[in-house]
Amino acid sequence: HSPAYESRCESGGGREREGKKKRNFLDDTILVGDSGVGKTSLLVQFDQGKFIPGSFSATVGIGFTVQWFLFQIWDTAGQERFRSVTHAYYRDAHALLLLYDITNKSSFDNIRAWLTEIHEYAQTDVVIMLLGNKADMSSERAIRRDEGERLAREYSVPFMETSAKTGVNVELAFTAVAKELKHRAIQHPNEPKFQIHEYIESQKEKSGCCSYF
Ligand SMILES: Nc1nc2c(ncn2[C@@H]2O[C@H](COP(=O)(O)OP(=O)(O)OP(=O)(O)O)[C@@H](O)[C@H]2O)c(=O)[nH]1
Repeated sequence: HSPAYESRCESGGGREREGKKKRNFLDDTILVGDSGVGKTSLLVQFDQGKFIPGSFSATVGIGFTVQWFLFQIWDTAGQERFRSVTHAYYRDAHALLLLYDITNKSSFDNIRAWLTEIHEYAQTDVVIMLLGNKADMSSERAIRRDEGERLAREYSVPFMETSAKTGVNVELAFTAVAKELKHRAIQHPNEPKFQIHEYIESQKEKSGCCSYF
């Protein structure tokens, strides 16, 4: 996570954790992916609308958390040594945002391992979204957009590229997941099913995302 968030992560994260049991009406969404892909930065951009550049300091265990409407969004550590801590959070998660860094091939190659882990520890109906972050760094791109799309299709999960720096598609990622969870919870039998893929495609065009890619 970014250094400016250190105090909030350590004290705020703890407080929220204690309160978790009491507020189990909230839908839990967690951010997962290799260390350094930008999970903390994405959540900071979503919550504060800003990007804090600078030296990178890794999240320890569970990072900070944001409450948004009826959603509780948790940042997690990407480092292997905290995996047992983060696994405990998978079980309660209603949605998982799985990130890789478009400039880092190994973070993309590790997505399959992350998905295996998710399927092992998370609930079977968990909403998963794949995000290729750092889309602003096009000159250092190591993973083409269509490679991300292909992997997402293979696992039948929605996909988009995001930038925690410019904010592109950040709000869309969270709102698409929120809409999917809301429709699942209150869907009436005769109502057409919410189509997350179609929603993302229609909104992506509006956000002008594609000029970055
Ligand atoms: N250019 C650019 N840099 C980014 C972006 N997102 C994150 N970064 C940078 O990448 C580094 C790592 O970002 P973090 O948000 O701390 O990564 P993390 O996934 O939370 O890492 P862990 O806490 O170890 O799991 C930081 O230096 C960020 O400033 C982005 O979208 N664009």
